[in-house]
Amino acid sequence: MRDIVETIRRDQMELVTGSPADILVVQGGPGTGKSAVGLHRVTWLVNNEHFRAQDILVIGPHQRFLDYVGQVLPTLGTRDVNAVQLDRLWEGRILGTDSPKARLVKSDERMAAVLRRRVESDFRPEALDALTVAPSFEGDEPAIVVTAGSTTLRVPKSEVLALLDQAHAGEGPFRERRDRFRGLFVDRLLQELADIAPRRGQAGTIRRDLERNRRVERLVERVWLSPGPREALRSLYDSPDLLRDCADGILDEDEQAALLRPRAASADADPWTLDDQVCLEELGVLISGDTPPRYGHIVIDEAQDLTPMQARSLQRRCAVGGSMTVLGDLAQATGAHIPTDWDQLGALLSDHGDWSVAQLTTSYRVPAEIMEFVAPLARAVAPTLPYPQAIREVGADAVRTVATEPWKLLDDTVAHVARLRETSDGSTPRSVAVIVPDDSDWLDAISRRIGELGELGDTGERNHEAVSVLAAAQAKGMEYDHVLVLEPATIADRGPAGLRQLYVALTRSTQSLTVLHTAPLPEALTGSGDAPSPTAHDAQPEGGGVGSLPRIGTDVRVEVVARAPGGRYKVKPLSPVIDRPLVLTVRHGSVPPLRGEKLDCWVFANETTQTVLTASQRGRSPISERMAGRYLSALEVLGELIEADGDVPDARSRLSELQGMANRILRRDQADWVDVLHLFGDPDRERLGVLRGLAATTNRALKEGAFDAGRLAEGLAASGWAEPLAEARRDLRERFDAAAKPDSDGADPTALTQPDDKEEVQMTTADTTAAIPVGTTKDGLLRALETAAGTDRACKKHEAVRHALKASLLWADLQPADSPVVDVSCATPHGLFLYEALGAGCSTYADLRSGATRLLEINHTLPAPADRLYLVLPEPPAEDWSADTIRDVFRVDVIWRGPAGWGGEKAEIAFGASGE
Ligand SMILES: Nc1ncnc2c1ncn2[C@@H]1O[C@H](COP(=O)(O)OP(=O)(O)OP(=O)(O)O)[C@@H](O)[C@H]1O
Repeated sequence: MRDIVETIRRDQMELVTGSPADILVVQGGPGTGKSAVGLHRVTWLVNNEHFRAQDILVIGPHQRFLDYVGQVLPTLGTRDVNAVQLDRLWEGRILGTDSPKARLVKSDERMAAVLRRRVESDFRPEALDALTVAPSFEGDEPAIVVTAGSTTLRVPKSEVLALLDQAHAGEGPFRERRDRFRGLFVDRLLQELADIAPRRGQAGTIRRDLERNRRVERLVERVWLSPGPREALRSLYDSPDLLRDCADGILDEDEQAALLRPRAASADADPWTLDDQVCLEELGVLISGDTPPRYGHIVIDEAQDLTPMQARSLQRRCAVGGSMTVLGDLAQATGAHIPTDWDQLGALLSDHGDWSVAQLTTSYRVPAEIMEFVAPLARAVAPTLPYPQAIREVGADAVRTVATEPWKLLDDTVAHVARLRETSDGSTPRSVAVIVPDDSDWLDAISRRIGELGELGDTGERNHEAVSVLAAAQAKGMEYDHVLVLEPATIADRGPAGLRQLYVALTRSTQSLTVLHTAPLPEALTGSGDAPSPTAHDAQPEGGGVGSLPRIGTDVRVEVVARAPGGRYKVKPLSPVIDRPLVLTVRHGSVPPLRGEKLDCWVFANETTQTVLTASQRGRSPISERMAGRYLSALEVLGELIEADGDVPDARSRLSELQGMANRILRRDQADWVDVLHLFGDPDRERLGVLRGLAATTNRALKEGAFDAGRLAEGLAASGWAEPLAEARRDLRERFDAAAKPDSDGADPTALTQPDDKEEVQMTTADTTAAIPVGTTKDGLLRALETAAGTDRACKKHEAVRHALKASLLWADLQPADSPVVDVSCATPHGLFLYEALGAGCSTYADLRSGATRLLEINHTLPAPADRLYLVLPEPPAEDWSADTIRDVFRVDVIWRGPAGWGGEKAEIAFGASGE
């Protein structure tokens, strides 16, 4: 962020220097200077001695934002201001995450009322009955009896009840009122004692004795329980009856069910979530009056994401007579509660006192060209908010949308990053950010590749220029010169706030925006169709085709009618008739269809207002036998974990595979995604998100040693996935059991039905002949591969490297083998390895890619797939990056023969080393 003192505009200046007396909400679109105003206001408040720096608290969304504050405030001359990330504001470790439904309930303002009732439920005057003694004479009352030394003191029950009521109705936290009751009761006992034994001892000593008297203690403990905040919340969550009592008339049954959670062995082991921590603070206030530190002025950035319970808690941190500057943009709200105005948060932050809203409407960050590109999306997410006017134009090149293929995404990203870094003039550093969908594997893969790009030094002097790779959820509040957004459709699909998350991601740059996508751009961005409701976006038919939505994967013959926005074509159905608007999406680089042309295509996606078709066959491959083994193993893992209490081999990789199955449907990026969708029973995207979340949470629990079979069983039942997973297993088994019958293709069914035995099958093949894969009935493919191998083997370099490889394997005490199709195969202690040699001059990326494809085909002809696949080159690859790409994309490793021996990452593993 730049210092804006010289260019600050009047509307901003008024906010910086506005009265620090109450709660000021600053609403403004992306880049309108809200954060800048907030930080300048801090400096102004300190310089004009309204507050000391240490009495000001700045709250931001994440650590990157705080780093930013840490840099900017000192440049404005202000130090010692407290700055904290919102979710670190509450004490206690965050050990779990809530389901969206539970989050919504826990963070709702109504939860405060439930918690209040929970605390008050520990006041139990009715327990007095069990502690009273019967009247000792006629006309007497039941009474509470306490013995003090040799004296028996009786206080009538009605009087004790009156004392209880008096203390309970008083002011103060729960425990303070409880202590007050104890004091009142002891006073009453002292009075009784004075009546019957007026000359007894010193009042002070007797009072202390009575306060500690066992009967007095027992009475207080029975009628006025006093658990701490954690126990109060645990008992609320794990007791349906108590929850019903406390939430009756406040939360409906579904909402109550969302809160239920069994307690762990100890309170420390309970999976406390962020929203639990907020509730615990609320309970602490109710029970003991523990209040967090207070500040004279609080600046809250990205305040639109505050939950109502968090807003209550922040109000608590504001000193009497204190004030707040609340910065936010309703259009960028991505929290559990999505506000449509500031009324609720304003009221909660000001404790129903004074608050006002001011607007900023000029975008200083985002160029006009980008604002124009994003405008349809802004209209879709916040139709009533004013859309900011950009202050600058930067030229037609500011926005690029680039369609690509899934397998090229990584390379294209790296190439675009290199291009964007090149735009630097060499003296001014340029910041570049790559924003990827949350929870995607791309974050690591891209960071690694970009890290290597820097290490290789291919941009010389400019290596210091920062390239950030971040998940969409991390993009809030950030600013970069150039931004590359990957797969906007996936970002938009991430839950009800997906479109807003995308809006945030697309508005981070000051210079240029590049959008790289393999799936069609979301219609809310291209402006086609009506503004969708965020939750209905890209709805899919449940149960495979209810209502009027055609089932994904259905064949349709269409006639092209006209071009549509976003590189699509309007088409009309010829057969079958589909009663909703149809658009055809055409992959980048393919021949555009002509008006009137008749095409065979299939249903790719159902968007809110239209159905998207494609003619590309990618995505429609049936699940291969090889993948079926992996899928089956993944489909079984949750059940096995429950049965074996977590002791399941390869559980974590199988859970990742399960997560990957859901991902491939959500991303529509793998050859068999449509078949996997059908295998799962055509769930909608939300249900897929639930499955993915369940697999991820279980994986995390195993990693952290916090696995709990009971909790998983409940989670699986609650997710509604138990039956669809069982059905998918049955379906897959039936398909491949049939395929495995001797006359089908001779495949070994054990590879499918007992995936864990795979290694055993291979390890018994350690003799020379058995290591050579036997033939299959895939004759056509086999013949083609044989011919290709024969041609390759005519090349001397090819043969030299192939024999060098075999020699090295023999030196490593292994037994290589070959066949007319397989260049080299070898049973190693780590499973069966397959090697494909490339010949002279075959070292470009294109050569590697076709070699890797061939190797996958060869692997496909084997009865059981190999454990590792290698391309073996006679020289290093022509491009430094290609070996990594081949590994990332095809899971094929590359090694090469150099003057000093074998090269390639961890080449020793290719010769049987463990790689440890
Ligand atoms: N008056 C101004 N003159 C020049 N630059 C300005 C002015 N006001 C703000 N800026 C710059 O505009 C950019 C965006 O400002 P800032 O990050 O405060 O916006 P924001 O409203 O918080 O955005 P977002 O909601 O997207 O997080 C920053 O680089 C800031 O320095």
